[in-house]
Amino acid sequence: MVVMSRLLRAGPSTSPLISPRIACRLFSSFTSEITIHSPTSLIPNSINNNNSINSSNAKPLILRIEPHGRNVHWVFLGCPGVGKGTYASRLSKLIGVPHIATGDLVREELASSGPLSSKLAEIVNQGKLVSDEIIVDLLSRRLETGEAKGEAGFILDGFPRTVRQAEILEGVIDIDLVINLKLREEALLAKCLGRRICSECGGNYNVACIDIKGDDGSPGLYMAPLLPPPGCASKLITRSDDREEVVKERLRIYNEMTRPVEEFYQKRGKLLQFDLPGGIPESWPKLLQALNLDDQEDGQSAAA
Ligand SMILES: Nc1ncnc2c1ncn2[C@@H]1O[C@H](COP(=O)(O)OP(=O)(O)O)[C@@H](O)[C@H]1O
Repeated sequence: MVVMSRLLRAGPSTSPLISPRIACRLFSSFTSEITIHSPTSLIPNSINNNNSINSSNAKPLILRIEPHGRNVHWVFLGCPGVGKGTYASRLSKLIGVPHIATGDLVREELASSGPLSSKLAEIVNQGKLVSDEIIVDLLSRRLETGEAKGEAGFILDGFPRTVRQAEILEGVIDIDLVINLKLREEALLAKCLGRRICSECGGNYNVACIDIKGDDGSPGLYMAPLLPPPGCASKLITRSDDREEVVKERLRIYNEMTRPVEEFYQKRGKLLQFDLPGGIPESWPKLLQALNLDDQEDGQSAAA
């Protein structure tokens, strides 16, 4: 999918970035076995007046997921620290489609000490966004590698993050559903600062205990820490961009650059608004319910 970067260079955003004909030709091998749903067939009953779906009052989505999740082209949106990686990764295992996180692609590139490495380190450690060109190139290469391995479908996490990225994506593939995870602002900073990663297995944990008391009719919020198993406990590291001033800048940039992406998908009737009611044990079953999915192992794994 050298395609995306080639198309990205093709012209300013005032002209169509990608002609449907080119997109169709260039993506033909990638999409040949994929059933693409129109958004209306996917979400027939639950779109509200704002053209988005609210998980609290939505009827379950009618999803027609085919074997191995072939037709799934989903996107996770949400502020830093909200849990996009956690829920995208769980859904990807459940449905059997790859979870592709552009933040992970950036971190892999950083660790590779390739030509982009020092430039990326500077951007990421200031909490800024990498350019659309670089991120589209990283994503294109990841999709190409997956395609060569026979992957079909995906759950994207962290892309698109600008309207331009959304336009590029929309021009080449029909996204079925965009899940916008939402959490109270007070919890986001604490969740980022509490995040820990096992340097050996890559497992994600969180040592923060969020306990916001409800007042004046607003509900409280409790999120238990997600502690590592004993084998990982001595190998935990913190992401270099999970420092307070950097997290605040990431939140500011999310509001400025990525909030408009929510509107972009809302206008197209693809946005599922999902308010996280608490930690994984409370939120995972509710998310599955909103997506009309079933997790047979849910009872044992909700806290994992
Ligand atoms: N789609 C994107 N566009 C631009 N920069 C990105 C994108 N995805 C990831 N990045 C870069 O990688 C960093 C880490 O991304 P991610 O792990 O998704 O963080 P977050 O916890 O802020 O959601 C971002 O702060 C940004 O610098």
